[in-house]
Amino acid sequence: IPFSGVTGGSSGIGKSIAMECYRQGAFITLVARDEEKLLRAKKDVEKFAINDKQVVLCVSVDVSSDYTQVENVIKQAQEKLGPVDMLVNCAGTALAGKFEEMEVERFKELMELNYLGSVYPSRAVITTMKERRMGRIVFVSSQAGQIGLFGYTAYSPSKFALRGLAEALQMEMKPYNIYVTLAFPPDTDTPLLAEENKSKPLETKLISETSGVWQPDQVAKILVKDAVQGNFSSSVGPDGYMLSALTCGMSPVTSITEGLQQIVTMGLFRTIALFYLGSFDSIVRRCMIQREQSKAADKNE
Ligand SMILES: NC(=O)C1=CN([C@@H]2O[C@H](COP(=O)(O)OP(=O)(O)OC[C@H]3O[C@@H](n4cnc5c(N)ncnc54)[C@H](OP(=O)(O)O)[C@@H]3O)[C@@H](O)[C@H]2O)C=CC1
Ligand SMILES: CCCCCCCCCCCCCCCC(=O)[C@@H](N)CO
Repeated sequence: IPFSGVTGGSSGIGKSIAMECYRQGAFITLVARDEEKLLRAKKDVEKFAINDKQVVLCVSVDVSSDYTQVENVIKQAQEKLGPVDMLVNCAGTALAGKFEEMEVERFKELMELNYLGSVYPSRAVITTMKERRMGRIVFVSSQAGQIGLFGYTAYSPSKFALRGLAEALQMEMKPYNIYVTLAFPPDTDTPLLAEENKSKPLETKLISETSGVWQPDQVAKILVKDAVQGNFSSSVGPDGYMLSALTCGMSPVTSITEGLQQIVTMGLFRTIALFYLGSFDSIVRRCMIQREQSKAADKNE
């Protein structure tokens, strides 16, 4: 992949994706808001250069607020470095909390950043990709974009939305040799996860522990490999693999092997999933009982 644009490229998973692409010889444009963070990330990415022609360009823009602005900065970047071969939509954020405690504005904010913030950059590069009859578009969803989980009433829908977008866009783009990848990372050790953990309900923590915490460079390596190969779905770890096979629905299939694996494993994975669901329900029930007991104890004091 000669030229990659990575939104959210100044931190966490996006930064690791940029490093991985750079390590493979790509030119990079990092897109995010904070300019200082962008410059620091640029220096980190440049350490992975494999030849002296490679460059990292930084673009400061809010991907979710104004389409015209997003279109303009992408146009400028393409004038400098040529057409984008791969766009990775990784800018996003997460919030965990109980439905009734979540401020209503948050639902809109997450939808705007995680969903529209992926629509706008994609819309801005797609015409050129179609003309060139090549390209890759990556959407970074989440395992919480495959299952609705306690604490993620605002976050999960914004990640589920990416699935509808990715499936519809892939069907439109396939004849033009453009491949869409939808990635479903598990909890990943980034500044965002640290921030999120400060206010995460205990239930969400206990349920998420199922698939563990991964390092951003592990997630990035798998994601870039899947995107380069043109795989529709990209998952991490054994739980990620099971979830993706189980929730494949009518999503496009990339290889005969993948299709056969889905057919053969689906019944088994549904069986395993029912046990997981049972254990998640019991986590939720135990946490509720514990909360009520400590509330009652507080009253008695
Ligand atoms: N960490 C995790 O556990 C998981 C994360 N994900 C998803 O991966 C993606 C990246 O997460 P992670 O690396 O952890 O997050 P980080 O907070 O570490 O990085 C987020 C990046 O997005 C940028 N960004 C945020 N808002 C905007 C905006 N409005 N316009 C442009 N850029 C923006 C940030 O820069 P700046 O603030 O300067 O704009 C930063 O570069 C998110 O979509 C997240 O939902 C999915 C599964 C698990
Ligand atoms: C066969 C069935 C297998 C079932 C396995 C179930 C595993 C559930 C774990 C869900 C983890 C959710 C991580 C969300 C990460 C995220 O997006 C936020 N951390 C963002 O910051």
